[in-house]
Amino acid sequence: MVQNKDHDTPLHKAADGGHTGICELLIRSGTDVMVKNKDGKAPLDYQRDPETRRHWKNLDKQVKQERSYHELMQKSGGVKVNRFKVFVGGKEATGKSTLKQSLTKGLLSALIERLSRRPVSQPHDPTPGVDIGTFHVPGVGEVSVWDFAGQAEYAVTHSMFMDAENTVFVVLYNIMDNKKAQEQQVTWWLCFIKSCNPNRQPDVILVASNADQVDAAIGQDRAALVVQTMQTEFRDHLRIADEVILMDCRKTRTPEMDRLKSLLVRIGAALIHHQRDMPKLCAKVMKRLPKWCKSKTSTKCPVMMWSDYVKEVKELDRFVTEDFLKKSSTFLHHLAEILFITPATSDPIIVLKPNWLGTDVFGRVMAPDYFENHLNRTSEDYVTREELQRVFQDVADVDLVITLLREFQLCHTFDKETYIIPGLLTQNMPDEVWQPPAESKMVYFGMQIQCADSTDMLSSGFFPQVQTRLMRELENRPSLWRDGAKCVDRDVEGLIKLSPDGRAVNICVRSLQGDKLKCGEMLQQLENINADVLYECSPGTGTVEKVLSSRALKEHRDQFYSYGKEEIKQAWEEGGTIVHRTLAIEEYICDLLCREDEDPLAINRPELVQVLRHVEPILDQLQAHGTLTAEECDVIRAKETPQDKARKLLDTVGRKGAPASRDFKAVLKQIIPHAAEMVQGHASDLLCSEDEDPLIRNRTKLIRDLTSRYVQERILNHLLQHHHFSEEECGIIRANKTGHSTARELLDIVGRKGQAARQAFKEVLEEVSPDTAKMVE
Ligand SMILES: Nc1nc2c(ncn2[C@@H]2O[C@H](COP(=O)(O)OP(=O)(O)OP(=O)(O)O)[C@@H](O)[C@H]2O)c(=O)[nH]1
Repeated sequence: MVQNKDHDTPLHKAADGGHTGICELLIRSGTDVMVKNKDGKAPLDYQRDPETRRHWKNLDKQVKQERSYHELMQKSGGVKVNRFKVFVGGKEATGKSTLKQSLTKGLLSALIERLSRRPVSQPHDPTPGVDIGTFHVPGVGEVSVWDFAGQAEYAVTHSMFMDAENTVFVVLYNIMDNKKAQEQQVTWWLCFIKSCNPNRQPDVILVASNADQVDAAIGQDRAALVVQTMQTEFRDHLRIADEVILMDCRKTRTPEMDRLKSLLVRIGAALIHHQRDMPKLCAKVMKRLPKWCKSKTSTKCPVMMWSDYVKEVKELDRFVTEDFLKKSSTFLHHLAEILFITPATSDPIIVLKPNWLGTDVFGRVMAPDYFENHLNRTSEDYVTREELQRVFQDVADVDLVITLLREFQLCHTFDKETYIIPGLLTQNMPDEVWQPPAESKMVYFGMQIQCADSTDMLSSGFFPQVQTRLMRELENRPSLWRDGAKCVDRDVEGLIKLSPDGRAVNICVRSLQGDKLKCGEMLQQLENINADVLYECSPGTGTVEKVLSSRALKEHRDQFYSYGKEEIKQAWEEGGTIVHRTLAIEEYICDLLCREDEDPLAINRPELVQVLRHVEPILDQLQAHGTLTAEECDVIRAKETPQDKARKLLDTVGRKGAPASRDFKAVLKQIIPHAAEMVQGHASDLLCSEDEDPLIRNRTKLIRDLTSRYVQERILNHLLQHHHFSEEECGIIRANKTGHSTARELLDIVGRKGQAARQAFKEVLEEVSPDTAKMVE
């Protein structure tokens, strides 16, 4: 963490130089990814690849949690807690609450129910938010069961609880629904679970409800198909149990229920076996929570303020320091036992029952019926403080509600009287807010963040939170709609639009004055907000960044059209123009990229314009080399002022891609050497870090290609057999929980070996995955 005079840490330097492997090593060793240097930049700001950024953030979080855990254990010692959690998810009315009741029903009531032959159906009473309780499940033991509401509006807050450790996820679907609906619903929940659990492979049991409504054999076949399909789709991310469970959720004493229970026992035992001891103070606090709920808080609002909480904990341990208690509370928050909220402007708040926040607070905010005027709501239709007071009067003090909503980025106020809650917006963005302008000078740029594959999703909370951040961070108030946002900064306008299927977000910027640099600044700011929120609410979601076609944006086509970054890099190398596959239009690469660090001739452009006072000798040389044609040189000469000549020269060279930029740099080296330093004309500067090592240069793609366990095993066995890897190294690699982390470890270890090991790695890749082998050349 040592810093130089510019306040750079070694991690800043490594990240700036694109040394991804060294960065990984430093982060694993505990270097902070967020520490700022003199320019206000954190190491993370130097990493442009979103996948790697997210990986670094996750790693950083993991390392910090690990450190804090060890500190707690060292100071307070640990105890075993033999309890695991069962999360029950699935679309509305699939039988989640019914299953929970049947699971937890005691032997006696199950028998009475059976003997009395009473109708077991209950009317459907939707669960608002998350219903949590600790139950004794006969045949299983003490389990904390979390019943998640199936309605989409509540999903906004589900992600707060979804990454709890020691959890078995039960996902329900109705066997009576058609195959497509079943697959869509189950996929949605599995994507959601994956998106919240980046560092582990959670256990999932799929349960089909309504067995009583279908012929047993047909139902069994359908359910088996769902299990098989989902196992194939999510094999690298989730451990989906092989068992095909099709049941009548209303019944307790059935063979299917017994099978489900024994599965829970088996998975639960494995979780408890690997479960780490809990720091003693945390265990003591956890035990006291029900008592504090009863005696220290009102039943309607199980919230403690920091000073009361400290006082109570001091009764458990009178020597506890506030710092230690904060760390212990963060640990309990991580286990989702409490919510430990630390607002920037006030003391921490402790929510003793997390589901209270999910159900009574967020549940009400998200269910639009509580607020007036909910049809076609836009950001102009704010909620007043009085309205909030009315809606929450029987739950909590309005100031507390507002603090909580703001902490979870669910609302924003500009005047402390009116509140904008993006989750409530219902109106889609009207076409007229983004129309072609009269000015022809207008330039457009854009990028797209897209889900990487079918197992990824932008979770429901993502876009409303992006909108809250826009209101907080932009200088001018943005306009918001359900699926879009528009912002303005002087002559630059920005548009953020969610795709209709919710799987991509398009960000575009335009400038009336053709100001490319200002466009670049706004694009970067908007992209950072999107990337940060995505990390916070879906750290496990894989995304791909693309560049939007500027021409399609300018023509205001009804869809967004994009280019892959590799495609652009290749086109830049080959001459600077690119043809869109679907649109069959050609455009210049330099018209697509506006961020300073992406465009080699945009960096230092103002300085270059000043330095290139006499373009004549440069033009002669460039024409002699065939880089520029005589006509192009004439157009440049025809400009009136030296600055305009320089600008035209830079634009003309910039349009011709990497070869022309390299020639230009070489000519400058002879004529004005210090100007040559300002040109970053290497193609590899563009979009990707300049790294010699293919394992680093292609790391993201390699990781993606090497996530299959089968491929990994083939590689490990080969490297072991040829004595490049030891048993111990293979063990370290195999100990990783997910396919992605195993691939990363594998690449790290191969990367540290010599040429012979790399050659062997390439050989085995040529056998198992020839396309991947090309990337290590
Ligand atoms: N016949 C039959 N009815 C079922 C079965 N499972 C649930 N039901 C009925 O389906 C309706 C909805 O069940 P719930 O358990 O409330 O559904 P849920 O998934 O908790 O719904 P949300 O709380 O809205 O997410 C109730 O009327 C249940 O009695 C089943 O296996 N067979």
